[in-house]
Amino acid sequence: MSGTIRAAIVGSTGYGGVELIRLLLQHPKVRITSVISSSAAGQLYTDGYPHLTEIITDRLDAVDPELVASKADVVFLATPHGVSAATAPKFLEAGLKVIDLSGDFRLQDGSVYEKYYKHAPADPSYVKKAVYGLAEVFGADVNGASFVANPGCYPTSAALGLVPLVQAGWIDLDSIIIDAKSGVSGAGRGMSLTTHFSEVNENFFAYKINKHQHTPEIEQTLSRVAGRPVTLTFTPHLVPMTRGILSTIYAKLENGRTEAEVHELYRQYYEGRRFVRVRPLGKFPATKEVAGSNYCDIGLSVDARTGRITILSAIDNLVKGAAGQAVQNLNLMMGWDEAEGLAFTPVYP
Ligand SMILES: NC(=O)C1=CN([C@@H]2O[C@H](COP(=O)(O)OP(=O)(O)OC[C@H]3O[C@@H](n4cnc5c(N)ncnc54)[C@H](OP(=O)(O)O)[C@@H]3O)[C@@H](O)[C@H]2O)C=CC1
Ligand SMILES: CC(=O)N[C@@H](CCC(=O)OP(=O)(O)O)C(=O)O
Repeated sequence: MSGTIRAAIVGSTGYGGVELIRLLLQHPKVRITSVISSSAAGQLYTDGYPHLTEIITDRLDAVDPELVASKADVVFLATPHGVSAATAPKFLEAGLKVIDLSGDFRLQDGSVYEKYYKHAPADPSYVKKAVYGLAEVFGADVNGASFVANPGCYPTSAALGLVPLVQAGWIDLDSIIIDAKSGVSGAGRGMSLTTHFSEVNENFFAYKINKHQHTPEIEQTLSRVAGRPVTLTFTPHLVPMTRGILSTIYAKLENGRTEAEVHELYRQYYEGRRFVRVRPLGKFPATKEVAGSNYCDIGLSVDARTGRITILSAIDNLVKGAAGQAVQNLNLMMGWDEAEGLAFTPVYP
C-alpha cells in the first residue's frame, strides 16, 4: 500500500504522545488530524506543550471513536494500562487501524497480565488479534496488520540484546539475568512520589524487584524464539536522567563459543535491520549515543574465565522503546519502508 494517511493520538498530552507528535510531524506519509485528551478537550495543545507553538495549532479532541474514525485512518493509543484494554476494541470496530503503546495487548495469557498489571485483562479475542510489534524479530507478522501491540521499553532493549543468542541456542536459557536502568521519562508525565525531583536527583535505586510487569513480556518473546519456556531475572533501576535505557545482560555461554563467533552471529542477525547497530568488539554503547533516535545499539564481551557473556543494549525509551517503534510498526502495517520518517541522528551531547 502507498499514499498518505491521517493519524490520531489518544493520550497525546503524555510523554509517549508528544514524542509521537515530534516524529509524525516530519513523516512524509502521515498527517496528524486529531490530538486527543480525556481531561483537556477543547484546550489548545500548546497550552500543555509551548515548545510546539506555531507548529501545532490544534485544539484537543475528546475521546470519541466515531469522531476519530471520521478524521483519521490510524489511531495511536499512548494511554495507561487498563485504558487501552477498554478503548482499543471500540476504535477497531469503528474501522481504524490501532497501534497500542500500553501493555494491555502484549501478553497472551490473561492471568499473567492480571498478576503483574493488577488490572482485569483485555478481551481475549482482541488480545489474539493484536500482533506483537517487535519489528526486528516479528516484523513479518506486522506487515499488513490492523492492530499492533507495541512492545514495552525495557522488553525492546532486553529482547534485542538476547534474541540472536537465544535463537542460535548458544546460551543456557536458565542463566539469563537482565540488569536494566531507565531515565525518568519512562514513568510518564504524571506526578508520583518515586519520580519527583528530590527523590530521583543524586539517587539511584532498583524497583519492582522480581515483580516488574516487563518480566513476563521478555520471557514470552524469548520463549517464542527459543521454542521452549524461558524464565529469567529482570531488575529495573531508575537513574537521574531524562531519556534512555541501558540493559546489562548476563548469560552462560554453551559449547565454549568465542567472542568473535558471537559477534559474527549478532552482525549477521542484524544485517539489514537498520535500527540495530552492533558495535565493534571492545566498544560498548551509552544512552546518550542513541538519544532522540530509533536506534538500539548493542555491544558484547565474553569472559573466558567464567564462560559468561555480557551484552549491553541501549535505547531511547521514548523512541525505540515507544513512539519510534510505533512509527516503525505503522510503516510495516502500511507496507512502507520501515525506516520512513525515522532517520533521526542521535542528539549529542
Ligand atoms: N514513557 C515511556 O518511556 C513509555 C511508555 N509506554 C507506555 O505508553 C503509554 C503512555 O505512556 P506515557 O506517555 O509515558 O504516560 P503519560 O502518563 O505521560 O501519558 C498518558 C496519557 O494518557 C492520557 N489518559 C489518562 N487516562 C486516560 C483515559 N481514561 N482515557 C484516555 N486517555 C487517558 C492522559 O492524558 P489526558 O488526561 O489528556 O487524556 C495522559 O497524558 C503507557 O501505557 C506506558 O506504559 C511504553 C513504552 C515506553
Ligand atoms: C522508569 C519507569 O517507571 N518505567 C516504567 C516503564 C513502563 C512502560 O513504559 O512500559 P509499559 O508500557 O509496559 O508499562 C515502569 O517501570 O513501569
